[in-house]
Amino acid sequence: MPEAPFSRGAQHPPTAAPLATAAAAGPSGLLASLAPLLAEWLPRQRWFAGKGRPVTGFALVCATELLPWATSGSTPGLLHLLIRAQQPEPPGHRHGFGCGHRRGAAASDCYQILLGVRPTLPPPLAPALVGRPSGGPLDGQAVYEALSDPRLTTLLLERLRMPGRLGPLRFVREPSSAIPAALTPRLMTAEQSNSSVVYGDTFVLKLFRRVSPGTNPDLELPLALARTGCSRVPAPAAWFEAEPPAEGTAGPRPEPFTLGVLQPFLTGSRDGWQLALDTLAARGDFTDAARALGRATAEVHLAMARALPTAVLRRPQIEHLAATMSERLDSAAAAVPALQPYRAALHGAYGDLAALGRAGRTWAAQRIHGDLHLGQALLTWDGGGREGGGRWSLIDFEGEPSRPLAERRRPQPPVRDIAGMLRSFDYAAAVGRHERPQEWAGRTRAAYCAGYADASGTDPRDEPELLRAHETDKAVYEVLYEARHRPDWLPVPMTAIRRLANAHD
Ligand SMILES: Nc1ncnc2c1ncn2[C@@H]1O[C@H](COP(=O)(O)OP(=O)(O)O)[C@@H](O)[C@H]1O
Ligand SMILES: O=P(O)(O)O[C@H]1O[C@H](CO)[C@@H](O[C@H]2O[C@H](CO)[C@@H](O)[C@H](O)[C@H]2O)[C@H](O)[C@H]1O
Repeated sequence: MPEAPFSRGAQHPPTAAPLATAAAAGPSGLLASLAPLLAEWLPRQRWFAGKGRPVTGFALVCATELLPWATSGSTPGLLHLLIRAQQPEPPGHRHGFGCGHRRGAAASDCYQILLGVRPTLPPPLAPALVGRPSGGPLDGQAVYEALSDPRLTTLLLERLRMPGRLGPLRFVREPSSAIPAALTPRLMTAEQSNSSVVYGDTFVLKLFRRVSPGTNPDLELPLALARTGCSRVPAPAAWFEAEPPAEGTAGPRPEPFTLGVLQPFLTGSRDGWQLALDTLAARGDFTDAARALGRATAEVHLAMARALPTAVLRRPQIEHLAATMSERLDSAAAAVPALQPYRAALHGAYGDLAALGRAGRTWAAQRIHGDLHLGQALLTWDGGGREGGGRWSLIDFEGEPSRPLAERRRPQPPVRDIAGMLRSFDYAAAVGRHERPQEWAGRTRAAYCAGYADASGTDPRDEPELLRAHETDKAVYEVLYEARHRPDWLPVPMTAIRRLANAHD
């Protein structure tokens, strides 16, 4: 790939040395010096998607100096990087559960990395050290995870408060949003697919880690929902994106990459997963909360159908949907042999769906959340009785992170989200060790579906084939997800796989 531009950002503060060395070394010198450190550091990050496969090389997409670094003193520098990590393709990678590259091709995911640069690292930042490059423009400097440094995360907020361009980066602010200065930042420590910084318990900035060209649905959907007046989703206040140069000489310029979104922080909220586990531990009732969550889901679906394009799935699309689910099952079974004994029965669920399409059945499709589960629902206590003392909001509209962006942005049947949430009740009953997990999950799913019907007039249980095919597809996805990320949890979706397979015998 051609040399990526090394964009110079902010003006040098008086204490900063001019970047003569950086400019002279150029971006390839920078990458060469960082590559050995990143090869060691990147695979250890929670958000690194290519775990278990060697990193065979890096390519720099773009580098932007957000704050110049000094060769002495304590002023940190801030370097923004988009870097492709080259890896062999994962096994069982074919349709939709991977990163979208052709079979047999080397996979290369693009990651957003923010590096702090200081001559010496103060002790509180020691755990954030990435390493000290030898050679290149950062020779001998301490290079570290910038999001751990409040001085640098404060600078990011300042950038978002003042819209404008900086090299390939573009900072945008929603005109109606008021973002105060000097909010104290803290990096969230929750297990995440991305990274988030909370500012003064007022805003949260989510920085996408694995990025691709095109607007991320986690910006697109909340923005569209906010503009229709839907208050179930925190409205983006500001965001930033990159417009990197075209890769190769003749290629078209890629669409901008969405890099981060700032949205209001729902102070004091609790996520549905924790709430369900606490309720299970206390042997309490979750059905009122589930019914309210069903209503909230339906409201968000109705608003998305109003705000964004919809479609009708007819025979060809339904057959294609069933075929895609079948291919995903085969691909997952190739990677996780425990699925093999259930393949034939599970394929039956997809066959039933295709048969309905052939018989002339149609379904509405629209933009959906795409990865709805209890962890994506936040309950904020409002003291009132409207939803049993709390109000549900939905977050994280990225969709299933492993699916290609184009696929995640396509209209789909809303039952996909409902199936995701139903699978989550099953997870909660298992992880919360209810003595009769199926009974608890059954009660909770009935309440959720009833709540959905209250608000939308459509009860998902009235379309059993459609629902079962989507629950099966989700459980198959979860088997692969757990095998890759949390092998100890594999029995949870495998129990559902056995049940779904038996239901079809
Ligand atoms: N607007 C918000 N208000 C309060 N907490 C939030 C908000 N957005 C996210 N969170 C918290 O951050 C966690 C991670 O956010 P999420 O968008 O799911 O990130 P990821 O895609 O990295 O998993 C959530 O589980 C939730 O606890
Ligand atoms: O939250 P993410 O967007 O990162 O979603 C991924 O991770 C989820 C786990 O954190 C995973 O969800 C699965 O486990 C949940 C319990 O931890 C459970 O409630 C969900 O039903 C189950 O799917 C999700 O699938 C994955 O995409």
